[in-house]
Amino acid sequence: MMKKPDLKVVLLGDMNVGKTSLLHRYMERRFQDTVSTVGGAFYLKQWGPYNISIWDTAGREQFHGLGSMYCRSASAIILTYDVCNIQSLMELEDRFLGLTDTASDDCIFALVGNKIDLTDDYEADGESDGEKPRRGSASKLRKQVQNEDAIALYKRIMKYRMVDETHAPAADKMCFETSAKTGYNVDFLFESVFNMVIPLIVKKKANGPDDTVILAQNHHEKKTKSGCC
Ligand SMILES: Nc1nc2c(ncn2[C@@H]2O[C@H](COP(=O)(O)OP(=O)(O)OP(=O)(O)O)[C@@H](O)[C@H]2O)c(=O)[nH]1
Ligand SMILES: [Mg+2]
Repeated sequence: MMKKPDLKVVLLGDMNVGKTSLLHRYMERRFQDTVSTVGGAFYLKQWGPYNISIWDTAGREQFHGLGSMYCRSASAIILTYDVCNIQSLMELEDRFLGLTDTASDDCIFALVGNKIDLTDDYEADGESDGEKPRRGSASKLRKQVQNEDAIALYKRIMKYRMVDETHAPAADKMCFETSAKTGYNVDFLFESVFNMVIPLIVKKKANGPDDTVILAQNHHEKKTKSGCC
């Protein structure tokens, strides 16, 4: 028996950036070979009393038309790029952002730079678990996208969505760097997103009464003021 999901989270981004790998890592706790996604697929995640559906979409151009359908009434969209591929960040703005028009008005956005394990940056951060980093490792790639690039894009996304920046979560909190391969920051990413969207469901579920409470509070405040002056 499948319960109706309370909210939807959607992963978007170019092919090969690691959307499927991130979702596997989070849900199945491992990194395994993937095949390029056809269409889309979803997982259900129980988070406290809530059911969250997490949608994995295909980055390949031929499936592009499906994107806005997957985003319909989404509560959160995880825009994923590859830190070693600047083009994959540019594609988010050029090709994927427009697909999010169908998302919920209060949709939360996260920007995720995946494959951080491939870069020198990762070694420098001492993520090798006490092991000595291999010095001058030839296998390491140059990091093409810096966190500041992602933060700048995040701010442009908020403009595009016409969200007042003072009401949106801070840009640096919404830009993540991950490795689906090692698991670095993967739980943190999904859990941060879930924790941010839960208040939105709570608000939605209590829609009518919520307004009443706000009115009552305002009223109370006024009363108190007039009482003491
Ligand atoms: N080194 C490294 N490789 C990764 C990482 N994440 C994914 N990969 C590899 O990158 C390739 C693409 O990963 P996928 O998860 O299939 O990418 P995708 O975004 O789902 O691609 P589409 O389904 O075509 O849109 C695979 O060979 C993965 O093994 C990572 O964090 N580090
Ligand atoms: Mg995939």
